[in-house]
Amino acid sequence: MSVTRGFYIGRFQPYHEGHHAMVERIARDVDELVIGIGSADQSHTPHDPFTAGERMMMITKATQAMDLLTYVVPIEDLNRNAVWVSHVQSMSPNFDVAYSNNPLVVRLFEEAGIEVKGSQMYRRDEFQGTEIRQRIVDGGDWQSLVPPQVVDVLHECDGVDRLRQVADTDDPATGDDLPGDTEMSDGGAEIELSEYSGLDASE
Ligand SMILES: Nc1ncnc2c1ncn2[C@@H]1O[C@H](COP(=O)(O)OP(=O)(O)OP(=O)(O)O)[C@@H](O)[C@H]1O
Ligand SMILES: NC(=O)c1ccc[n+]([C@@H]2O[C@H](COP(=O)(O)O)[C@@H](O)[C@H]2O)c1
Repeated sequence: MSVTRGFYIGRFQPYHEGHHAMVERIARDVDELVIGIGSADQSHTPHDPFTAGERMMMITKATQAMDLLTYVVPIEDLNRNAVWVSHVQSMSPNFDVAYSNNPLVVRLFEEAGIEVKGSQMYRRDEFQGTEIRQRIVDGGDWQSLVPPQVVDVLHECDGVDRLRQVADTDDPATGDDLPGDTEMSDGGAEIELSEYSGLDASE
């Protein structure tokens, strides 16, 4: 019996209910799903506060109860978009179809001859990493926007304190911005190809 295997990549900073709704939607189409943790080499910044290992825990625990075999694979960034799909393929179990709503990712997969499917955006005003990280920094309600297992992982890794600290990187001596104290640039509300460099826009 042949198995249909999908591939879904994101930064998952953190894994939230919008991602989870997309995984639930994908689960209707495929027998197995590879979830690629993009920018796996990034952590401890306002844009990418959590390590690849912490994000693996969020996703593994949040998807555990689903009737879907999932493989979580960290994918480091590569400063060469033209060979990025080959890099992904070298790190992932083989897959038949990729899932993304990121226009650059869609384009790179399609140029490599791989079928790509998108999904609707679920409650994008709230189910958005940028919004959730801001609420964590501000002390707002972020817990209702992520699966409960993600709340547990953030507690375990002291993620709230870490994000608040790295988001507050003004040099206390001079008041000057320190390296890494950059605005999050994508805002996430609309997806435009020009908004995605493929790498952290703050770099
Ligand atoms: N609410 C949502 N509904 C459906 N898909 C989503 C939603 N939020 C993100 N996605 C998609 O999931 C993939 C991974 O997204 P990503 O990890 O960058 O989350 P994000 O919420 O867009 O984060 P950030 O605001 O930090 O950029 C992308 O294809 C993205 O478009
Ligand atoms: N050249 C590259 O390294 C390259 C290209 C396209 C996407 N990516 C990564 O894929 C992931 C895409 O996820 P998002 O849809 O969450 O942005 C990101 O981590 C992004 O950095 C990397």
